[in-house]
Amino acid sequence: MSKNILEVKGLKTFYKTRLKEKVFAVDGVDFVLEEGKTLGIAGESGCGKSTLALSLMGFYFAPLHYGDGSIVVDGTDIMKLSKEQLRKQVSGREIAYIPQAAMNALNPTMKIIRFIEDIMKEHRPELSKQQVWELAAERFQTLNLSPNVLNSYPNELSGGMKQRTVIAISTILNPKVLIADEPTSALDVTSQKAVVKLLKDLLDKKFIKSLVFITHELPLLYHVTDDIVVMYAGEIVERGTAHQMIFDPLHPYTKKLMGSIIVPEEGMKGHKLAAIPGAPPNLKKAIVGCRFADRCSFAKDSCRTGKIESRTVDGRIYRCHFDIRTLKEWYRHEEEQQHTDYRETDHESIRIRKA
Ligand SMILES: Nc1ncnc2c1ncn2[C@@H]1O[C@H](COP(=O)(O)OP(=O)(O)OP(=O)(O)O)[C@@H](O)[C@H]1O
Repeated sequence: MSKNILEVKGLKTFYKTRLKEKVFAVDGVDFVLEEGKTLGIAGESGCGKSTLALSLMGFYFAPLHYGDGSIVVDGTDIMKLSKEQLRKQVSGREIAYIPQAAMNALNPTMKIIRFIEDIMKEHRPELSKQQVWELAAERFQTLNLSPNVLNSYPNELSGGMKQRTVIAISTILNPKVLIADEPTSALDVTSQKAVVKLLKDLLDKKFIKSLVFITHELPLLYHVTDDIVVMYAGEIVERGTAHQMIFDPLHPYTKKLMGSIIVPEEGMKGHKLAAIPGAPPNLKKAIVGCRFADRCSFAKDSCRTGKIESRTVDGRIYRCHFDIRTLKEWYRHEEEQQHTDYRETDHESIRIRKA
């Protein structure tokens, strides 16, 4: 049995705004990531994905604050470490984080090798400049990146190359977990594929042990991750294998999310697109009951009281009041209804055209 490389339990983190209001962006998140596995985190904008990624690093700087819970990386609860221990022993070594738009944050006046030298100065001070160069050149070569890149300034690289370079730099210490926040957004399709290939190479070559890939593009995760969790309003509402989540979502939010995006996979090409009506709840207030209730076509009064706990059925986890049979019955009924509506619309348009 593989061991858990990352265990997150009851994690709560919040922002404190200048008006002293709290925004509960991550509100009781639990998940486990096994060694050698990849986990995707998906959800609409503002559901807490980036905050979760940042929170997993254990570093909290205003306006982000730690509330509660544990983050255990390969057996060590990093929330019990001091800031100094975190910086020296965990960051980059145990767990590495590539924030959104990281490639645009590279200091344009520094050659790529300088970024690697800075990391090595902190973590491998015994290495000479020449040794750092050799180590970096070998790593770049292994990852199909030209070592010439090391001598370049960030602005001399294309967007895709810059992103792959950032990933190569961030994983130079072979972290156990890599958290990549939207690593392919703002890239063209060819560069996206190259980034995905690089991430897979890092896993295959065991430079990283596990990957957390965050994106609002749920279908992209189908090709990258073993499992997917979907977040909504600071909570995880569903977890399953990538295949289950794309082709057989259980939670009404995942179902609606899938129905609102273009899925290029075989068998999903004909599905009709529909935006999710309404907006996510205000995260500044305590929310009672199901957070998705106000946007859910199946919500009942019972969904708006108490706390909705997660259910685990056959390894799948979803946070909903209703059992799988009931949900699937509703989905079947809703799909039939939609087909009828479309057929009627078609007949109507034919009638109008004929007239
Ligand atoms: N610095 C901040 N101060 C206060 N609230 C914030 C801050 N940053 C984010 N938030 C709020 O925290 C919540 C979660 O935001 P977060 O950026 O984590 O979502 P996300 O799912 O990553 O969205 P996106 O896909 O757009 O990056 C949102 O309600 C957001 O408005």
